[in-house]
Amino acid sequence: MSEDQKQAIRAMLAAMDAPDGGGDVVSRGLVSEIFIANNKAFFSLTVPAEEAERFEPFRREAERRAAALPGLEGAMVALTAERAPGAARSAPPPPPARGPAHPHHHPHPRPGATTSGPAEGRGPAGPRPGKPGIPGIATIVAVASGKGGVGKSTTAVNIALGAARLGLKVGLLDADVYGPSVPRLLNLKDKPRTADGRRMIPLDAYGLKAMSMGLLVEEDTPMIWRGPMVMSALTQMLREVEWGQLDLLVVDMPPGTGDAQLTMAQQVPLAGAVIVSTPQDLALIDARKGLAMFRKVEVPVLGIVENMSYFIAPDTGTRYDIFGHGGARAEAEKLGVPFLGEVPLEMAIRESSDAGRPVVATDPDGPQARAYLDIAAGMLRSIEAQKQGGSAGPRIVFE
Ligand SMILES: Nc1ncnc2c1ncn2[C@@H]1O[C@H](COP(=O)(O)OP(=O)(O)OP(=O)(O)O)[C@@H](O)[C@H]1O
Repeated sequence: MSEDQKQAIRAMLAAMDAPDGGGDVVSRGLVSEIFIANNKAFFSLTVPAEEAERFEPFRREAERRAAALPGLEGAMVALTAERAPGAARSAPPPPPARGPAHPHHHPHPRPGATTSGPAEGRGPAGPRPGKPGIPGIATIVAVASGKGGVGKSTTAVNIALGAARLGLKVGLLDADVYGPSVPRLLNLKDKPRTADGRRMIPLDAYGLKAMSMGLLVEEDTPMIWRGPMVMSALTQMLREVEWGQLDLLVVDMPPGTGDAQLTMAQQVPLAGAVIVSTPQDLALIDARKGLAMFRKVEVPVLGIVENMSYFIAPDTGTRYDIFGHGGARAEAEKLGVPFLGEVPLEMAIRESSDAGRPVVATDPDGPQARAYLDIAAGMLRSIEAQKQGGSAGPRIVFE
């Protein structure tokens, strides 16, 4: 059955017009192995990085058409710039709980290794000079991504919940004013009340204090934001919300590295930033832009998370590296920032997250929650290392 479906997907892809005019993507060998599990298809398309944008509509269309094939309910198609090995690993996946993330995993860069700039994560943590902190909030951390759709919000929610499980009082601020997804991810429906007619009371979600612009406007209201409006909305959500005493406020940033993001990173008294990336090179290029942006505003990068790192077939538990897994770890090493861990692409994460039931809250002992807990622990260590005035990442030796 599933062989027939794979054949049908290949035939469907072969009949599609490739946007680069090079013809049939199947016979050009651009399609990875195809996996089908729980009536969903997963595969990637290898395209040169500079073709990524042109191929994006093709990718979406391939997803749509695959999902419409008989017997299939969904599809996940990724673009990758590097040919994925494709073959399944013979060994079962290593348990996601491989202990905490390893900020010190690569303490010794190759002799002579240099980087194009100073290591991220240097300098003291805490608000940068000139940015007043928020009374009651000990540490503010941004979760950012170079581009949209990499799972930044899902990661932000689950690492915030992870930090809460590790004993911290945690808040989550959805600063993604362009596409606020925290209300959906935490199943929040109520409008926040105001305490004294002015200050808003954050909503409680699985023990987190949460606030999002999505709670303040009607759903589906198109929001057209101009820079100054974004800043004033953000300032309000930071300063005019009764956060109370928090050990940690996680800020889900809007995706991308444009001016709005830069201004935000500048305005919020951030102790550091976590960058979420998918393994594909294409996304990593964007992740590098994210690093550069925080570097520019002197916010230390606490680490990189690789999301949708590899795929675990739900039926057999077999691990497949169809998306070119490992790119983010290598990139982190190269850039001298801690690698905080990897999260597999799992339907359990997608479904629970989209249903407002994040895995760390609803299945805290499961393997997916474990991955996020390890990442949260790694992030906290990285913050601590910042407070000690050093980098949790490898030291870069300039020669
Ligand atoms: N590890 C994962 N496994 C499977 N699905 C995932 C995973 N992480 C995120 N997703 C799914 O990918 C989609 C995008 O995730 P999310 O909204 O968190 O991304 P984002 O980067 O914040 O996107 P946006 O740019 O739209 O804000 C969602 O449907 C989410 O459930």
